[in-house]
Amino acid sequence: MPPLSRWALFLDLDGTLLDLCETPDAVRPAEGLAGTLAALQRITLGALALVTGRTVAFADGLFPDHSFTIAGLHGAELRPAPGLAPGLGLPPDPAPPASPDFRAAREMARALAPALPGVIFEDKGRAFALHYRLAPAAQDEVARIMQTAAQRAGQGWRLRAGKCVVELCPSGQDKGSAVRNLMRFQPFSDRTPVAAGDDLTDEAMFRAVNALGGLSLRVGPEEGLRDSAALAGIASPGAFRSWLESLTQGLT
Ligand SMILES: O=P(O)(O)OC[C@H]1O[C@H](O[C@H]2O[C@H](CO)[C@@H](O)[C@H](O)[C@H]2O)[C@H](O)[C@@H](O)[C@@H]1O
Repeated sequence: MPPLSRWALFLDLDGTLLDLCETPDAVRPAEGLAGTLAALQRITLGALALVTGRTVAFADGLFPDHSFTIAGLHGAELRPAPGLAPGLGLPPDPAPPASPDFRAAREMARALAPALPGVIFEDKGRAFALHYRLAPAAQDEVARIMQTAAQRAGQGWRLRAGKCVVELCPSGQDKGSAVRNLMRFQPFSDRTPVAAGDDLTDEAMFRAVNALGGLSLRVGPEEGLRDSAALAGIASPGAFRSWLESLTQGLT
């Protein structure tokens, strides 16, 4: 691997930089994480992006004193950090506005969630999710509701399954296309991409980075690597944060 200063970093949030929590709104960055990310952003001359299923607005709100490049909604949104080219990496096929059919599907899921104790509805504007972490027995019913919602929403949207969650999201992009879009532009281009993630939706990012000759890291128990495109593993978000911090030692 080249030195850290020549890396382009693509980092997932939930389950990778952030410890998983029982509810979507409970996540908080661990102490020191914002500083570590800011140091990595400086060392790589801005070639660091958060690549997440969250909205850009939510991810931004986690780090109020910083401004990172953020690919949100699984690649459907892109907000370059200040000082980078305004059009950098913008998705060629941006997320559609919430159509009347999409809004009807969203309201149907919102209305049905309270009948399933423990199931949480998450509204992300041009995406929504049903979470069953607190109600594992509701998994099949959640899948059924979301399949009905996807049919109702029609073209332009697709289901994505994640950890105890099913989401309906814009269909045009994924985390792999987000990486490829960013890698076409400075300061990302001509660097070695390094991606880290923990979930099914991160697999597209792993495949994209592998194809570009980079390093893909799966955060989580070692057995998960068997079914993953990731080239290497790190046991937990805490271990991953410590590793990132160790990379910056003596370089800032
Ligand atoms: O791409 P990511 O940054 O990993 O985001 C993926 C989804 O993460 C969130 O859900 C997950 O984290 C929650 C908080 O720890 C957890 O309660 C849930 O079970 C996980 O699936 C988020 O709520 C979703 O919007 C993201 O798409």
